[in-house]
Amino acid sequence: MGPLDKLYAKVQASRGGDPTQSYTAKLFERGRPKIAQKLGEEAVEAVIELMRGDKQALVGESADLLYHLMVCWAEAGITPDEVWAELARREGVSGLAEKASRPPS
Ligand SMILES: N=c1c2ncn([C@@H]3O[C@H](COP(=O)(O)OP(=O)(O)OP(=O)(O)O)[C@@H](O)[C@H]3O)c2ncn1[C@@H]1O[C@H](COP(=O)(O)O)[C@@H](O)[C@H]1O
Repeated sequence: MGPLDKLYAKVQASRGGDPTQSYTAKLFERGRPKIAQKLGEEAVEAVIELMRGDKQALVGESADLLYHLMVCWAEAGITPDEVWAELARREGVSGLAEKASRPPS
């Protein structure tokens, strides 16, 4: 299991928990508009750190962004495996395009 699969499993485990104890449970309780807002905010914060050139701050904002993306997937009923499958499909498609552009040997 990769780090994002692990984080997703923790997010799912916290869902429905006590909102006074768990930020994740609180986020789900506040609902889809709040989850969408947080994902957008974290993306913008990552963009700001990229433009500022602060690598360490970008690492932190990237972790926040990935966490909120896992919450977004859970809210939408998407599993990480569905996204990994889409990435693998694209890799296959671009691999085929690369082969097609090579001269015949
Ligand atoms: N990876 C994270 C994680 N990354 C960021 N955050 C929270 O995301 C929030 C982002 O900070 P902000 O200042 O933008 O948000 P805020 O002001 O607290 O919240 P709002 O008022 O904007 O809603 C902080 O409260 C962070 O604690 C996270 N909260 C939880 N996790 C993981 O989620 C799992 C479940 O944890 P619980 O949420 O404690 O159940 C655990 O594995 C945690 O490590």
